[in-house]
Amino acid sequence: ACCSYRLRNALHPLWQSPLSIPGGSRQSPINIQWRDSVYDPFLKPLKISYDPTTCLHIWNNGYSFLVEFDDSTDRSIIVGGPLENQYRLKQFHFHWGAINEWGSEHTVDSKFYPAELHLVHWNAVVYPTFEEAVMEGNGLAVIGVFLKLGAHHEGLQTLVDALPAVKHKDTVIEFDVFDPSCLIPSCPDYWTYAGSLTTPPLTESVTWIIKKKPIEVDENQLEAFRMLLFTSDGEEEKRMVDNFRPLQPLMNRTVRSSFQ
Ligand SMILES: COc1ccc(N2C[C@H](O)c3cc(S(N)(=O)=O)sc3S2(=O)=O)cc1
Ligand SMILES: [Zn+2]
Repeated sequence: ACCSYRLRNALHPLWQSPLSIPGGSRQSPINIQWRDSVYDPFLKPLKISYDPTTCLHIWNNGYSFLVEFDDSTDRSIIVGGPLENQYRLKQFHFHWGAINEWGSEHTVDSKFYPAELHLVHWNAVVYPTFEEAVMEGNGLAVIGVFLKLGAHHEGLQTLVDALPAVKHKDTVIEFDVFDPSCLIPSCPDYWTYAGSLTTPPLTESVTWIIKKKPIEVDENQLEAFRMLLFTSDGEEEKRMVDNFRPLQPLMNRTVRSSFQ
């Protein structure tokens, strides 16, 4: 199984990453086998407090669209859960498919969701800069939220309405008030495991916190993601779809759950 992962990584069109990260033992994403996850009664509830005015802009970085935040202070942070320190919100972005059958990076019992939200935070208590935190085992904490096809999502719509302005790679639009907690399910249940970035540099610095409950979005909202482009203005258009990394081997890891 391991070598097929390596082959898949090497062949996957989007992530022209090295065959595998030398010594990579905690790569992401993974399949979360619900029955193999271990309930940990010592896991605390995750506390999320975001200041909507720390929102800065939306930009298309050629992999996804990112909503970036002012992370020069502790105004937007998460604490608790599996984390030993508080972590500062830096950005959030999504991964999605060309069709609704796939698109998420993590899977649950081998089931794909049509999209997955990642809220990226870094450990500013221990590390002076984000760039340093990215290189350390406890440097980042990413909250993963699955998106499933269903009802219209009011909070997401303000984001969707801005996407045409960042259709091309390296375009940016000011986006000055947004509270991303509206995109996080109120159900407190989550899985957590030690993993990595799912895009280059693929560093093994992420404590993953994957929410058990998905949020619902409608077809038009998913289609709006698929109207974005990987390509810059003037280049031959390539639709931004299937921007997810292949599943990685679990190796010697346990996924813990905050719920029984
Ligand atoms: C070394 O310099 C840098 C290192 C990393 C990054 N990032 C951009 C990445 O695309 C990326 C992908 C993440 S995911 N899909 O949640 O695993 S999180 C993340 S990032 O914001 O850390 C920027 C500069
Ligand atoms: Zn991501």
